[in-house]
Amino acid sequence: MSKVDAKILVLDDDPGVLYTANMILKQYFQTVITEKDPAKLDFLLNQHEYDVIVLDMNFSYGLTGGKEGIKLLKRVLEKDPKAHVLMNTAYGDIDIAVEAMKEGAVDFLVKPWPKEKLLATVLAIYELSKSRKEVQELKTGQKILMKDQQKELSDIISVSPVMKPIFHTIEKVAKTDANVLVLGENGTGKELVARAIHNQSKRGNENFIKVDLGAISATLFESELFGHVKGAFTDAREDRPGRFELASNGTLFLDEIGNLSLPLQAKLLTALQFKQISRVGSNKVLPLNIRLVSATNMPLYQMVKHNEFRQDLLYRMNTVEIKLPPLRERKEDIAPLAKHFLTTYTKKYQKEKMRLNETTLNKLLGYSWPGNIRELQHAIERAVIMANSPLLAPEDFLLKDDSIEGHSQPESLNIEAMEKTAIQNAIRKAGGNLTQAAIELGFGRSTLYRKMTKYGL
Ligand SMILES: Nc1ncnc2c1ncn2[C@@H]1O[C@H](COP(=O)(O)OP(=O)(O)OP(=O)(O)O)[C@@H](O)[C@H]1O
Repeated sequence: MSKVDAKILVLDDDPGVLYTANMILKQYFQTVITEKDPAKLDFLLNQHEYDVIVLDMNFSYGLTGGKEGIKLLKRVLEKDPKAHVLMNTAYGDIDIAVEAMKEGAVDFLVKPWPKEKLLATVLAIYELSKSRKEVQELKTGQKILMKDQQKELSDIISVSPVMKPIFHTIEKVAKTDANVLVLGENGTGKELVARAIHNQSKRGNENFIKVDLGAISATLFESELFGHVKGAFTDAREDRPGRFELASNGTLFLDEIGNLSLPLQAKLLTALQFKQISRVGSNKVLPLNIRLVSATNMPLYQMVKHNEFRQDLLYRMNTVEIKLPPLRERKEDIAPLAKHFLTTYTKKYQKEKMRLNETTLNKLLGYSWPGNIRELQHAIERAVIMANSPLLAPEDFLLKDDSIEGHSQPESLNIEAMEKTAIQNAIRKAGGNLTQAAIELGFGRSTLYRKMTKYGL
């Protein structure tokens, strides 16, 4: 039988105990170190990291009460807070053994122990220490991975002068804990800005948790945001933290805040006002320590006027406001962004280096990009996949027929075709703002959504 690759330390002033423990454990573990002098503890701890430490409660002859054991246990945990210590105690020491557990020992054994009992206990502790190490490694790996992703995402590319004040604001606000509201059309980089604020803040090493409020149903809202305890409702099979808790000490990014219904706005406001939450089904109050960044493409101020959005909630969120201009108002950014996405996607699809010829760049500059940077990103990705030559031609870009130069829509007397054209024009005129477009068309917002789905817009 091959031995387990683990190091076990046994510290006991009874040579008989050391001899027996060594005999039993060395059959299963690769390294077993025994020591009878507690003064050597520091030296031994400096030499190796042990998977399990078996520690006697009483060292000096005649001394009972376990004071020495507790002192040594504290010393071990001071040097290595993750150490797994098994206390070795005499029958009368049970109370003090329990105290040792409270101090951080993993388990205790009562002397004299049968051989199987020692082995089984040390093996169980070894397995526990192994799995805890694995979890720790996974967590560290995940953190590094998240950090890498965040780093990549926080690369905001822009040369446009209209973006300069925005960069200054990001830099200034990142140093504070102020709540930030990011406004802008779809695809203008609101999430990117939120991540940049997080990464540049002192919370940068903690979690950045995004909640897409447009995608959360009213029934799931509380449990998603505040968490729940086991049995709180039929599907709650275990305790689960909510996004607020996960964002603790970090940043909570509430995307599509304008899509939140009034009753849910009230629930969110309460949590933000009192800076505390309780998991669904629990009375325990958990304090909140989060930086809040919210974003929307909806006209929040107009919605406040129409009683569609709570003014008090808006004031909680907009301590600092950042308004991102659409891509058509920062055309200088089109070329560097296109270059950036070309590099990303030629790498991703393992294509040779590609570039745009002048006519192609002019085509991109002349287009209004209603979907903003995300649309440009997708257009470049598609072109990289489909192009036959590394010099991208205008035909490689299939842009929607709505360039600023304005290809006029073909006239049609078909009612549905006319309605579709009217909706497209209204959305364009409102700069992608659907509430405004709905007002312009004389529809309710939900009617507009329904018609957009019908016409595949
Ligand atoms: N300045 C920029 N530099 C590089 N990439 C950018 C920039 N702005 C946006 N992007 C990229 O464009 C895409 C859309 O950006 P993002 O998701 O941040 O926009 P958004 O405004 O949050 O969109 P939505 O309103 O649809 O949620 C992302 O892939 C993002 O990385």
